[in-house]
Amino acid sequence: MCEIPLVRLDPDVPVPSYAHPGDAGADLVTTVDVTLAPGERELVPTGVALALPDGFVGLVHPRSGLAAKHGLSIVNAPGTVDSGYRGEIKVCLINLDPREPITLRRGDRIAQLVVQRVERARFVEVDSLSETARGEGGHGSTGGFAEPLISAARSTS
Ligand SMILES: O=c1ccn([C@H]2C[C@H](O)[C@@H](COP(=O)(O)OP(=O)(O)OP(=O)(O)O)O2)c(=O)[nH]1
Ligand SMILES: [Mg+2]
Repeated sequence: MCEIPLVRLDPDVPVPSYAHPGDAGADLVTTVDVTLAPGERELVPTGVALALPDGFVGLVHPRSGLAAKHGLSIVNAPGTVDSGYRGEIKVCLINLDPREPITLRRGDRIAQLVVQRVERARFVEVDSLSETARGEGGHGSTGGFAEPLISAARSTS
């Protein structure tokens, strides 16, 4: 377990914590009340700033319950918090529900921070790349909705 120095920019904000042993994400809260109309987005402050150790990244993920129940997501999911960043963590929330506004109150848990080790790469220019089974196939090269992998005859409701 790595230790991450944290500064509370808002004295009322809880230190991010994991809800259960084994959880990957520590919950982040909003320090402001905010209402998002359908389709609206807003950059929301969380009241915390971190000093992630070199070699680590913080990924700001949506919470699945708010996504499933209300359509709340994060525009740039997952947001990338660099180890050199010392500013307040902010979350670019978006209401993807087509009809209902979403109201969030100060202190509501709006996102979860996943801390991961990260590799830094050195990009080395070459004349050609090694061959693989996939090759240049991408963006649907293996098929899409037209070729379901479960036969229609057995799908019952
Ligand atoms: O959800 C997020 C994503 C990013 N950040 C902060 C930390 C991160 O280190 C910094 C820059 O993020 P990113 O590199 O994704 O944004 P950019 O648009 O490339 O900005 P910059 O030019 O500052 O790198 O913004 C957050 O607070 N929340
Ligand atoms: Mg950047």
